[in-house]
Formats: sequence, C-alpha cells, structure tokens
Amino acid sequence: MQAFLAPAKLNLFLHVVGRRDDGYHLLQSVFRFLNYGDTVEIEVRQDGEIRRLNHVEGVPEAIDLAIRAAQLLKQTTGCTLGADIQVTKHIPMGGGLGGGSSDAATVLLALNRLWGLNLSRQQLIDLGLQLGADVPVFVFGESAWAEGIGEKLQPIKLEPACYAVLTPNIHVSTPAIFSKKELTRDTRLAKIAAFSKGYGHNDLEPVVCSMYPEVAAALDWLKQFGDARMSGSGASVFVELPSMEAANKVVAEKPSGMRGFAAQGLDIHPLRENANEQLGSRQAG
Ligand SMILES: C[C@@](CO)(OP(=O)(O)O)[C@H](O)COP(=O)(O)OP(=O)(O)OC[C@H]1O[C@@H](n2ccc(N)nc2=O)[C@H](O)[C@@H]1O
Ligand SMILES: Nc1ncnc2c1ncn2[C@@H]1O[C@H](COP(=O)(O)OP(=O)(O)O)[C@@H](O)[C@H]1O
Repeated sequence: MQAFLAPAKLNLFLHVVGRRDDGYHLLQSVFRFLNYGDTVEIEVRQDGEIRRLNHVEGVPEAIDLAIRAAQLLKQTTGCTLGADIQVTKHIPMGGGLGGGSSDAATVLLALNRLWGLNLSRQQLIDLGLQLGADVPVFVFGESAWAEGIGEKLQPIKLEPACYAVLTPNIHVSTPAIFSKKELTRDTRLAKIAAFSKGYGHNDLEPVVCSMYPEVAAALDWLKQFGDARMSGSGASVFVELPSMEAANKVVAEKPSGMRGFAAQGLDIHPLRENANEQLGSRQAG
C-alpha cells in the first residue's frame, strides 16, 4: 500500500456574499492547508474492484467521499483498474476542517497517477466539484482565495503560521447552517488585494454559536490567546499563535469536552507536484 496525506484546511475568513438559484451560497474565503490530516493508503487492484478496507463510524461505504471519488474517476475515464483504499481518520468529522473532501481529493490525485490517467488538474477539479464544494481547493493544492461556491480559485501567498485548533464534541450539519433564516448573505464583495492577516470574519459563526453553546464557549476560551475564529461551518475553532510550542501549550490546557491539535500552515499539498507533472505532460504531449 502507498500512503498519502489528506491535509485538513482552515477557512481564515468566510463571507457569504449571495445565493444561487439552486440554493447553494456564493462565498469568499481564504483556504489554508495544515500539516495535520488523514492518511489515505491505496493499492491498485487488477480486477477493477474498488474496496474500502476500513470501517468509518457513521460513514457507510456508499457515501464515503474517498470511495465515491474512486468510483467517479473510474466511471469518467473507463479505467479498468481498481483499488483497495484505507483511510485512517484524524480530522474530526463534520468539523469544518474539510476531512471528507480532502480524502476525496487525495484519492483523485493519487489514482490519477497510480492508474496512469494523466488527467489535468483542471479536469480533476471539475470532477471534485461533483463530489462537494470543498473538494476543488484540495485538488488545486495551494493556499487559495476562493469564490463562487468554492470552485473559483486563485493562489494566495500566506505568511508562515502556527495554529491551535479545538473541536467541541458535537456535529454541525453544513446544510442546516446554510438554510438558517438568520444567516446574513450580503457581505460586500472584496478583491483578493484586500486580504491581509486578520482580514474579514466568518458569517456562519454567529448562526452556529447561537445553535451550539459549546462552539460559543470554545471560541470565548480561545479568544484569550488572540483573534479566534470558526472554520467553515464549524464546529472547529482556531487561533494563530507565535510558535508550535505556544500552540501545543494552548491545546494542552484546553477545557474538557473537546478535541484539539496544534499544526502549521502547509503551503503546498504533498500531491500537488504530481498534479503539476501530469498537467505538464499533457501540455507537452
Ligand atoms: C462551509 C464550507 C467552507 O469551506 O466548509 P465545511 O464547513 O463543510 O468544511 C464549504 O463551503 C462546504 O463545502 P462541502 O462540505 O463540500 O459542501 P457540500 O457537500 O457541497 O454541500 C453541503 C450542503 O451545504 C450547503 N452549501 C454548501 C456550500 C455552499 N457554497 N453553499 C451551500 O449552501 C448546501 O445546502 C449543500 O447541500
Ligand atoms: N471520508 C470521509 N470522512 C469524513 N466524513 C465523510 C467522509 N465521507 C463522507 N463523509 C460525510 O461528510 C460529512 C462531513 O464531514 P467532513 O468532511 O469531515 O466535515 P466538514 O464538511 O464539516 O469539513 C460527515 O459527517 C460524513 O457524513
């Protein structure tokens, strides 16, 4: 089996700027990857079967985004090969850290290479979008300014940073938050040049905090260390700290009833170079 990282992400800010006719929300956000994530192990099968080797609590195989990514890639390309896939989860599920989406993107990127498909990064991004709004950015593979529903992506340069990330032991449903009447959907559109450290806010945060006091409490506690925010639709909250030592110290002191980890920003997805090569070889060929 070959092992690949599926990194977690943070939304450094998240503005809801509109709503499409199909109900999906138009967003502006900066995505940053973390050097912390799930491990996806893959072995090619010659018989064409796609099999999940692990059990994920609460995620039947039929809805597992890692498996659905492999099936979609196989259907789309007509590839006759298969794969054994084993995901070791570290990213809290439904935590606003993009775990399932990242697993899916890692499977797309890894199988593109292992099955010798030579799809371009853009083709993989388009496939990823069919699986979820958060998948494209992981295929894009670097810190990004995101617009649309998360599929319009521009690279953005971010300063190195360390974070403490806390996740209360609750599950926030993304569709439930987006469907709330109280959600503001009219934050003014900004340009990428407006971004600097501390920019913006998360429009989903007040809605989640009013429904889940555990998230409000985690945020309040974390705010003693800096400009703490919620990532995505929660429940995870994070704060930037000056060093990994400081981040680890915050995590060690966290209140009970939540998980936590310390991590550094990761500028490039470990599989990004591979995607570039594929793109390059297609263009060259
Ligand atoms: C909010 C964000 C921010 O990064 O992250 P998470 O909290 O999930 O990590 C994402 O936009 C989530 O992306 P993802 O979790 O892939 O969402 P999807 O599966 O595509 O959509 C789940 C549901 O959320 C709502 N949804 C999602 C994205 C979006 N831009 N507008 C929406 O209204 C829709 O009701 C949709 O049916
Ligand atoms: N491989 C996977 N890992 C985690 N969750 C998955 C996976 N496949 C499907 N899901 C589903 O996606 C939901 C959202 O999970 P996740 O992507 O971790 O969180 P979020 O979208 O909040 O960042 C889960 O509750 C689960 O039902």
